[in-house]
Amino acid sequence: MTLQVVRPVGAVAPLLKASGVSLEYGGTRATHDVSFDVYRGDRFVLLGPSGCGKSSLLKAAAGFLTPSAGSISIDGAAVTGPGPDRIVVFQEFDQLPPWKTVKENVMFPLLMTKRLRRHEAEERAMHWIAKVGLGGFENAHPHTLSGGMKQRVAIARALAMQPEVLLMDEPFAALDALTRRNMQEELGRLWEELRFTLLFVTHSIEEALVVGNRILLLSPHPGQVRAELNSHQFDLRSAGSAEFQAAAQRIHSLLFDAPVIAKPLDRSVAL
Ligand SMILES: Nc1ncnc2c1ncn2[C@@H]1O[C@H](COP(=O)(O)OP(=O)(O)OP(=O)(O)O)[C@@H](O)[C@H]1O
Repeated sequence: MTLQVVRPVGAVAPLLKASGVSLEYGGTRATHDVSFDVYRGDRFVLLGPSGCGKSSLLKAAAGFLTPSAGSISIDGAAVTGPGPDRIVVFQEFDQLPPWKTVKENVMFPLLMTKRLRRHEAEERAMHWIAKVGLGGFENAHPHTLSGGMKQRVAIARALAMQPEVLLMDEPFAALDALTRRNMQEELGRLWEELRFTLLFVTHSIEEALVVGNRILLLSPHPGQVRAELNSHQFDLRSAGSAEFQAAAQRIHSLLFDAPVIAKPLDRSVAL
């Protein structure tokens, strides 16, 4: 079996491009010289151990954090701050204002950015609430929902904005195993239908294989690129297979045993 980088056919330029990105907090370096390209329709996963700077890279792509070196661009334009073209779904359940109903939560960014008038925002919110399987819960408040339902609301709120890139920072990590699996399946189903571009952070090798079509492996702190691979052949149905287990094992070795690969062009690996 080989897992190699395969560029989407006909993709001429990446939608999101990170070039030599180093990120620092005070004197602490979180990532060093990280480069990657995300193409339209990719489900691109940043995978690495705790503290390797995955969330920091996602925050930089969102425009919340400015690189100390290197740059990030969307559609050729430098990212200089947050924008409605990049919406983040976080892990925390408290990302939804508790005083707003499900519908109000989904409508909020649409109204804030003045994208739609109230009745249009309401219509769009109802559409996305139904899409994530929460029809009937539009008037519920977040505290009455399960963790999985809250994450569905956050996904509906993000997709309703029709972002260029959906950014997800360990969105299912705080869920129980069964719900996490359901949410991975749900995300896959939504992607099959909508083909949005996803940048997804996880430290779970299995989740990376199930969710992503391409995976960037990052070394421990400070995060540097270890390798990049293509994983489009895996999904939840293949999760128990020998091939899947072998790929997971190989990724584990690459993450924890392999030396850091310095040259970006050398980093695609066969598993
Ligand atoms: N606000 C902050 N202030 C100072 N240091 C920070 C801050 N956020 C992150 N760091 C540091 O930057 C490094 C990378 O953190 P980051 O959260 O990006 O890693 P991560 O790979 O997402 O980890 P995890 O999987 O545990 O969330 C860590 O050493 C962390 O302590």
